[in-house]
Amino acid sequence: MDKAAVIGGGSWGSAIAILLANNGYRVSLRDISKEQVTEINDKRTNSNYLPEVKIPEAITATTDLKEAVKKAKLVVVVVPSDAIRKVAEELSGLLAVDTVIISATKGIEEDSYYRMSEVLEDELRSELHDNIAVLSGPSHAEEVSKELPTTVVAASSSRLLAEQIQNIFMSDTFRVYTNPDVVGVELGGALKNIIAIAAGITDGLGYGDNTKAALITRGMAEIKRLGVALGADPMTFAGLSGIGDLVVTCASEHSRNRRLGFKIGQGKSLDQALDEMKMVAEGVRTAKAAYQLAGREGVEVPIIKQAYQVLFEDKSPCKAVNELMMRGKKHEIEEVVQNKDNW
Ligand SMILES: NC(=O)c1ccc[n+]([C@@H]2O[C@H](COP(=O)([O-])OP(=O)(O)OC[C@H]3O[C@@H](n4cnc5c(N)ncnc54)[C@H](O)[C@@H]3O)[C@@H](O)[C@H]2O)c1
Ligand SMILES: O=P(O)(O)OC[C@H](O)CO
Repeated sequence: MDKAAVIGGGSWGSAIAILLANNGYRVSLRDISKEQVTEINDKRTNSNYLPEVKIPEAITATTDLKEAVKKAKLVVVVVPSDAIRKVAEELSGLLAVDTVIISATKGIEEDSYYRMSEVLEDELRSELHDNIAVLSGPSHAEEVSKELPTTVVAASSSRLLAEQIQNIFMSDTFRVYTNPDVVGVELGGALKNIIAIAAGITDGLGYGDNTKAALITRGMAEIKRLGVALGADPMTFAGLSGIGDLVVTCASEHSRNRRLGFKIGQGKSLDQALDEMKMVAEGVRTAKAAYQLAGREGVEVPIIKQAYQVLFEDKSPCKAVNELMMRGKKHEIEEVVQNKDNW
């Protein structure tokens, strides 16, 4: 039985560990919380992050990173984005050269604006760089852990590596596609969290389904514009890690980003809303990075800008929506207009 290590034993880390255990791996699940590790090993539950789910016997939790990755063929990094650099730094000397390394974290690093796989590359020694890949897509842990049908994408510039990851994770309830566009897959997964916060805000304000459809559609236009400026293939955003993940995160009762936005729409401050969250809402950090990145690239991102101002500049959510509605008149899709003669 091959060994896999999962670094980060929160909701998504635990769900990934369950997927791997169900696919025949012996899994070492590493978390920094001693209480969580003890609960998983003694009670086979992770009540704060994945209640109602039984953790299989093939999973052993540990706080010891070295122990977790020892002899592991596969290491999945699934910690919050602000912890990934430290984890990668600690991992660098511990991994064998043929270890497959997967980032399942969704975010953009503050200040460097690195994608998560770029942070891994930056910290892991160079002979490991070709082994780094990304797993992303519409995949709420609560549903994956209950084996509800889910589809995701394995992204790597190496087709062989992407297909290896496809083989590792595929099951009759977890379908994995491959995609060579690592930039697009990672940016789709990170940027949709900002739009999901905005969708939560409009839900909190009591606005309706039309408003949400507008946010999803125009939010995707922004994700695509910024993504393409950063080197993504625009077609990727029509896929699972693009529109797929955007729709699920804006609509799902499970989404932490949407939930955080809802609290803000109901009048809470960002600090109050964050205090009430047990789990990470990556869209907060990503909103800052994406707003600054868009400024650097000269890309227009009106929804991301309003989300940033509501989160960090104390702007009222109602005023933000009003400013979006009252922007100058636009064509819907510039490329369509350009393709029409004499229009
Ligand atoms: N929850 C989901 O459904 C889901 C699905 C897809 C992707 N993601 C992404 O996965 C990432 C992790 O999210 P999550 O939902 O599991 O978060 P979470 O808030 O549920 O759990 C985070 C876990 O990471 C642990 N942790 C923090 N620093 C650590 C470190 N240095 N080493 C080991 N563990 C550490 C915490 O103790 C906690 O158990 C995020 O980027 C998120 O966007 C989440
Ligand atoms: O619960 P959220 O908002 O962090 O979203 C989780 C996943 O990214 C959904 O695919």
